Amino acid sequence: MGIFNFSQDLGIDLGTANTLVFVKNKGVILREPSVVAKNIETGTIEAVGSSARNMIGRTPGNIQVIRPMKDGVIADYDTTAIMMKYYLKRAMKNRSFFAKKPNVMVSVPSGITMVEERAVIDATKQAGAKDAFPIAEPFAAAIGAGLPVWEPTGSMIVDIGGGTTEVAVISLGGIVTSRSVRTAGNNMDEAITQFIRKNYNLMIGERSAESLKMDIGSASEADDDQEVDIRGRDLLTGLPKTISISAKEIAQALRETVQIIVDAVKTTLEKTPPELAADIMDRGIVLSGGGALLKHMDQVISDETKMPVFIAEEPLDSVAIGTGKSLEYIQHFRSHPNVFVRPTVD
Ligand SMILES: Nc1ncnc2c1ncn2[C@@H]1O[C@H](COP(=O)(O)OP(=O)(O)OP(=O)(O)O)[C@@H](O)[C@H]1O
Repeated sequence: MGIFNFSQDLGIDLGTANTLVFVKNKGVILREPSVVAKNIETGTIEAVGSSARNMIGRTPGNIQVIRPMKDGVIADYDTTAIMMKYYLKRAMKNRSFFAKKPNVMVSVPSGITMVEERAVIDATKQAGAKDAFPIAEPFAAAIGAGLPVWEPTGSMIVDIGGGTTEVAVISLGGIVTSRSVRTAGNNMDEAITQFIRKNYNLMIGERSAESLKMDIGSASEADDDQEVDIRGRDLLTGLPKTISISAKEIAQALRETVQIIVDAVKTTLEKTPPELAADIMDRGIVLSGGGALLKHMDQVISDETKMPVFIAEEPLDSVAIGTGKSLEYIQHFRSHPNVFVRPTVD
């Protein structure tokens, strides 16, 4: 390959909560929230990524903070393209003047429609890619988690992100059976917000709900009863107020969302051919995505399925690492588009 042919291909995990970029031979070089702040009067972009995220709930009337991805798919096409362009530019800032435009492997939920998939491909090209290759998120997560996806053995991955939970059984380079539910981390935050509003008449912000989940949240109620203070607006007086809330209450608030995720795992197992189910029994179920970090999530899934459950080494990076590693197989993806079987979507 001569210098004029040089191109540095990229892998992107375009997530509801976070966008990650993997550069070939370098690894994950960018991790930013999928958030853009826009001035609605002038139309200018005020901030992208973590600086935009810090503005959530704190903006004056002329600034709008946008999450352009919802439930794993593009909700606001133009803003997604702007955000991707900004990240691609940052990822490629040191590349050679002669470098060609990169090919980009970009993750999409397995339950995506053709129209939604087309939007991701177009937005990736608009952001500066030569060509864009969609890869099913659970497939990328499994590769990123180091599962033997190309072997004749069953591997089960459960990727719990911000907008979607993807469950898939993979063997011989293909998804054998899968389920994609639009219930994940964001729903947990909403459940916490609603629980506190209903029981304490207190309105808390989106980021406070997420912090509560990360700090004391648990998938199981049988836990030590830690308490923390939380600030919000009293719905009766309209004034700021601080209350104390226990880990047990947060676990109660999360119960229903956790159950939907567990049920998605169980339904997928029920549809798994016996040989592959036996492989999964031997090797265990692997969890990835930020939701895998919810306390006791692994234990609850293990108790309910009677299977061993492990958390991927870098759960938040698994999909991005997988998109990056799969750049090696770009020819395979090109010539075997059927490597992804479209699953049932809820
Ligand atoms: N320690 C933690 N405990 C519980 N949840 C966590 C933790 N860390 C991160 N999360 C949650 O993980 C989610 C983000 O995960 P991730 O970055 O894998 O999602 P995504 O890829 O952006 O979303 P999707 O795959 O749905 O498009 C957020 O809801 C976040 O609150």
